[in-house]
Amino acid sequence: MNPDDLRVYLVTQESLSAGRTTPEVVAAALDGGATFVQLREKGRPARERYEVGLRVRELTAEAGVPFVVNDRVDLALALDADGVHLGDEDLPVSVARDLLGPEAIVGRSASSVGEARAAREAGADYLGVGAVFATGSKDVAPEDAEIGLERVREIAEAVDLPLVGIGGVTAGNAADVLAAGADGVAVISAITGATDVREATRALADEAGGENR
Ligand SMILES: Cc1ncc(COP(=O)(O)OP(=O)(O)O)c(N)n1
Ligand SMILES: Cc1ncsc1CCOP(=O)(O)O
Ligand SMILES: [Mg+2]
Repeated sequence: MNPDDLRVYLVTQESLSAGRTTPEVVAAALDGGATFVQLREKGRPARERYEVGLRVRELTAEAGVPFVVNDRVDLALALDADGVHLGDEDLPVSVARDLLGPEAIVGRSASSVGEARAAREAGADYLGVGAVFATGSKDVAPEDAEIGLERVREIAEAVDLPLVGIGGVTAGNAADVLAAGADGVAVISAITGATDVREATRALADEAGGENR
């Protein structure tokens, strides 16, 4: 995959979108320069994720932006998504790869060098590293909470895979995440909860613009 695609990575969550629908948020974020979209929608029934995902698939295809589904390989297949993002509680990377094929994008969460190395060996295409900073958007296990920029740097130096930093990322700290070696920033609330989604995405894109790398 092209690491530049990871620069401004939107993770959707309608319950954190200030009354807007996920397709509304995705459309505005793409307009503001989002370069990658993950359908997360934790807690919603599969049927709802599928219905929302159909529209997100259309929007991302029109924009030429990669689209992956969180957790669920079946939904990724049903939506003709570009891939899937997997964590400790999800299917193993190797199984997802077998099901989705060699061209699919398979992302894997990692919060340590050991996890990152294992993900690479299993065939992951990129890493979601975090939670870098404190986040209110996910209950994170204590060992995965606020891992900090130094851990991002260690992982970036140790493992030859593209990576995004996730967890508490805002326009105010995105440049620091890139300076630590990340290829991009993955964001829920700084985009979904913003008053102006397009402007918030644009601000993140400005900060993640590459001049720090
Ligand atoms: C880009 C990215 N990185 C990490 C995660 C977290 O995945 P996971 O650990 O499986 O937790 P859930 O998001 O499923 O609650 C992610 N979704 N995206
Ligand atoms: C899904 C996920 N994985 C690690 S932190 C996190 C939540 C990120 O949300 P926010 O950008 O609002 O902190
Ligand atoms: Mg998961």
